[in-house]
Amino acid sequence: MESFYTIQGEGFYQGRAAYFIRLGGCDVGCVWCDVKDSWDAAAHPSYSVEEIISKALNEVGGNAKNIIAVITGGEPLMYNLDALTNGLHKAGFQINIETSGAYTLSGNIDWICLSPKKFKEPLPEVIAKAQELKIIIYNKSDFAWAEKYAAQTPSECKLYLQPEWSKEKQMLPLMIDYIKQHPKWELSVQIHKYINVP
Ligand SMILES: C[S@@+](CC[C@H](N)C(=O)[O-])C[C@H]1O[C@@H](n2cnc3c(N)ncnc32)[C@H](O)[C@@H]1O
Ligand SMILES: Nc1nc2[nH]cc(C(=O)O)c2c(=O)[nH]1
Ligand code: SF4
Ligand SMILES: [Mg+2]
Repeated sequence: MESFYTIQGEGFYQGRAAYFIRLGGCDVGCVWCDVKDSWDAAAHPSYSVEEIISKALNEVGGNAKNIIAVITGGEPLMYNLDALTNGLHKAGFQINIETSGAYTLSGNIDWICLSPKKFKEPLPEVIAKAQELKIIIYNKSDFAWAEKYAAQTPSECKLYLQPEWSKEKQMLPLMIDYIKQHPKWELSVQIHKYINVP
């Protein structure tokens, strides 16, 4: 769908230089999704792996050292990621993925950020490999739902609660209280939306 060089706005790598590759297509159907125009893959042009990687290297200035490539979407695991991840590794990028976990894993990924959704629940194989769990808090019941997934992720998995953007003002005070009482969780806010970067 699109690719762009920016700052990772969320989670464990928040603040790090990151090249985002957003793959079109998603059938999970989150009512509050902030990239609904990604859902229809056919509405966007297609690019070869070679084109994506040469654009990436060009935009980061030719050297991928210390730059994370973030594969997102849409739901990126709807595709087989073998060729894309091989190419990005050859180019020198660390590869992170943002996923709902609803589809089977493919490719060689260094960091999996799992953001499970009620609308289409994640597969056990993705939960078992997650380095980061990022739960979107849209209403009060989402705290209990977050704990259900925290209990299934590996013990070293980083745990984040992130407010749904339109509910941020309302949910943040509850989230801060919750984290103070359950300090295994950390807060993630979408900083790119505050600093106006993509
Ligand atoms: C747009 S999704 C694409 C990747 C994948 N489909 C997923 O949901 O993880 C990227 C991240 O943005 C989060 N997100 C989407 N809409 C949001 C919103 N309105 N407020 C806060 N986070 C949101 C998702 O939960 C996910 O962690
Ligand atoms: N800056 C920035 N950080 C992000 N982290 C996850 C994003 C996503 O849409 O996957 C995202 C995004 O769209 N922009
Ligand atoms: S899974 Fe991700 S891309 Fe798909 S609708 Fe939900 S937030 Fe949007
Ligand atoms: Mg985003």
